[in-house]
Amino acid sequence: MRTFIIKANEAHTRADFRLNDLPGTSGRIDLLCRVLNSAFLLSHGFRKNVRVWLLLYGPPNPPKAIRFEGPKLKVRLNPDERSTAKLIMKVLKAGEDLREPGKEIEVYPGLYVSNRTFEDVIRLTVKNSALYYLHEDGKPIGELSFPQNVAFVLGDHKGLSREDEAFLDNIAERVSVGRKSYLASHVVTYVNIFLDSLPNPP
Ligand SMILES: C[S@@+](CC[C@H](N)C(=O)[O-])C[C@H]1O[C@@H](n2cnc3c(N)ncnc32)[C@H](O)[C@@H]1O
Repeated sequence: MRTFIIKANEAHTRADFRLNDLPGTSGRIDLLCRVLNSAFLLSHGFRKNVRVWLLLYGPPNPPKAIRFEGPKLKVRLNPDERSTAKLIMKVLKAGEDLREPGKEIEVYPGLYVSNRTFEDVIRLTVKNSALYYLHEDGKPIGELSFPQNVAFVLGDHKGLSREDEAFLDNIAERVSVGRKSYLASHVVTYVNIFLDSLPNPP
């Protein structure tokens, strides 16, 4: 199983944004849609062995955690950002009245919303996956060997905060796909294609 965890510092936690202006009104949910596209979509296909956690920390009710569980997912993800953003809107609406931190609602088969924090999700993930923090200065991805369950953490357009990085320091190995700073969605694409090329891909 491949897990991607992205912390979106400004992504709105209520469906109050405009689909016609995602970058300007949603706190960069457009970026999250592209990450989903890179994580799941193949040409005429869908990666069932992928899980994505979107951790939304923007206004007005952070945090909201949205989990896309590839093996169970029934909703169709299309390549365009607009339809994916519409789906995120529906999930946020379903989770609007959630109060309990540990409760997760299954909005559609394989698609969940909760008030879990970044730390909650990391703690949950390390129970059964090797954790990596995608970072420009990490160890080159080609020098690592990966087990069957892998999880990659990445930041949004602003990257992770110092506090988030300090939290990850002893539990996630830093991995780099190159020395330049790439778009989050491009990094996810690269990681997927790199893992596909391994003799025993996770
Ligand atoms: C657009 S970048 C963020 C750039 C931001 N200026 C920063 O300082 O982090 C989004 C995320 O992609 C990942 N990333 C970008 N370039 C990378 C690279 N060369 N290797 C591994 N991960 C990378 C990191 O997790 C980063 O937080």
